[in-house]
Amino acid sequence: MRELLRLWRLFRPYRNWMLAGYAIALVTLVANVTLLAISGWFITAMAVAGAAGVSMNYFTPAAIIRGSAIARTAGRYFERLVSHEATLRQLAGLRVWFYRHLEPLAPARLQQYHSADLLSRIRADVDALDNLYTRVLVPVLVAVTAGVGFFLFTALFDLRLALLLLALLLAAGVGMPWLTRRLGSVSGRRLVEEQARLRRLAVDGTQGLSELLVYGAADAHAERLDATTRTVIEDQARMSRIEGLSQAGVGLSANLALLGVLWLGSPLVADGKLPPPQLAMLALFALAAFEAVAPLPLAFQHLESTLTAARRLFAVVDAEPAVTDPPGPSPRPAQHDIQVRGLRFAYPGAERPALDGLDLDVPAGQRVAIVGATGSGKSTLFNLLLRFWAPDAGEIRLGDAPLADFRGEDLREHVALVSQHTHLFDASIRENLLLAAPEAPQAKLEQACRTAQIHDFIAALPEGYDTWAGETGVRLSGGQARRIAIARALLRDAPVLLLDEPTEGLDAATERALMDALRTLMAGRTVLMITHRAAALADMDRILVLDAGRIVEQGTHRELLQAERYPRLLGLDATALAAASP
Ligand SMILES: Nc1ncnc2c1ncn2[C@@H]1O[C@H](COP(=O)(O)OP(=O)(O)OP(=O)(O)O)[C@@H](O)[C@H]1O
Repeated sequence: MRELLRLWRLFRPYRNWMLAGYAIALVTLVANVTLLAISGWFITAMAVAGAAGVSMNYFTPAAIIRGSAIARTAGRYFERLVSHEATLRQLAGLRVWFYRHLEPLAPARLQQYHSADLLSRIRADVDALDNLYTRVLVPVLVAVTAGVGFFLFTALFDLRLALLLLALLLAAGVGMPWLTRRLGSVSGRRLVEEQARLRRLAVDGTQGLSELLVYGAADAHAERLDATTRTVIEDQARMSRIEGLSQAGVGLSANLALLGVLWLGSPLVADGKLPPPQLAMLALFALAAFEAVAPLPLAFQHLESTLTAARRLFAVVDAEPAVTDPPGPSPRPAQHDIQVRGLRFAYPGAERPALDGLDLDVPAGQRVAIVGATGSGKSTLFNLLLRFWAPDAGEIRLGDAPLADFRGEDLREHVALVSQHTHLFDASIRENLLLAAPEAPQAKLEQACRTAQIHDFIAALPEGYDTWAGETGVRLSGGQARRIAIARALLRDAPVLLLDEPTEGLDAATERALMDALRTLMAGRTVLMITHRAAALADMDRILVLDAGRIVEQGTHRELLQAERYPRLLGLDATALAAASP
């Protein structure tokens, strides 16, 4: 129920839309009930008048019938219009709300979620919440108001008839929903989880299709998909059976009400206490009254999946960000040197720290390389420099201001990252470049691409800078993608540059060409570069050797050739390394 309250608060901005939806739904329902009841009364009254040979005013009831029919049709149309408008506004608002909460969690707190799972939450779970408005809130409000009104109206004629109607309305509107909620709760909850799992498996299978085929694991993956699909289908079938049962239950109650009114009312007619047309009216009125409670069993049957979806969203939203922005404005450092003192950091649940008392000074404009075995903490240092995580102890200062005083967004104005994995968005090459500098004119983009030595390639494409990149666009080689990343960093023009293995996996010729572009990028900036490539290392002012989260050796490339670990890390013996060095 806590979730319901939180959702209610989230839906607050759309209160007026909900109110309008409720009012229109109520008017439509009353019009429909009036139509049936007056028709019953009118036909019977006309028959009785005809049999008795007396005349009667048929203009008023005919006008009411026509008016109700028009109100019902128009009401249904506007009800759809308003409820869809309200739902779509709510969904759009909820998506923005969820995304706003997601952003500060990235990347540290989101690493536990599969990307397909997050997508599933932002799409399917947010969609599921729309059930709450269209299927739960409005129908419940309408049913309660109409139920009370119907009881009072029937009581005007006979209390026993009114009590019978009320009892059956309660059976259909409270008893059936209670039953369907009980029967459907396990399946409803499982359905949300299993559908999310299905999406995860489908995305994983598609993204890793080559690996599955190469290792002959495609059949096993298909079997997992099949098994999950079977569970989903079984749950959907169960939910449908429950839905059928509940509809039958409501239908049965409605017909019992009709029969009950006739059965209790006939003696009243015989005794002359109730005119025959009024009995016909009340019988049809009772039948039509069940339209008010008909949506409730379905509403409560799906309530569990709606609440599960809400819980999944709140679980993400409630996560504490790994780093919180300071309240005040960020410092504006005049210098861009980096000082690191006693930096300690362990990932949650890790047995040993990834960084264990690291000290480091990078004067402004200096180029420093970091080498170290896998798992020695190189990427972690970058994660802390970018403020994706906060240190457990120690401090990083940028131009004499603690990094903790910078808002994440402001910090990344000063610090740019080029990594070996360049993500190209499903957009044109121009848009991919504009990501780094949204206002940059075309001339500036071209200049950055020229410096990054990618302009000629882009210009030779049939659509030039408008060529579609990303997953569905033109395929760029690793070297080309990294040049785009270099162009982005040039456009961002940040004074501090973090380079994470920018030439890894490239052939020697491409690496040399990329190093030329990198040299231009590094000029005049404070640079930290993770690399193990001799060609890049020889270019750096200083090299740090990292081991188990500490700096264990440092010096220039030449100096370190004589050291203990450095030559081993580069995979060359001292002689070969000396030959490789300039
Ligand atoms: N996101 C993470 N969550 C938990 N533990 C992590 C995470 N990233 C790294 N680690 C752990 O922290 C330690 C340092 O990892 P880090 O990625 O910084 O090493 P690295 O030197 O960059 O290695 P590589 O060269 O393989 O990228 C390792 O033991 C690693 O398993």
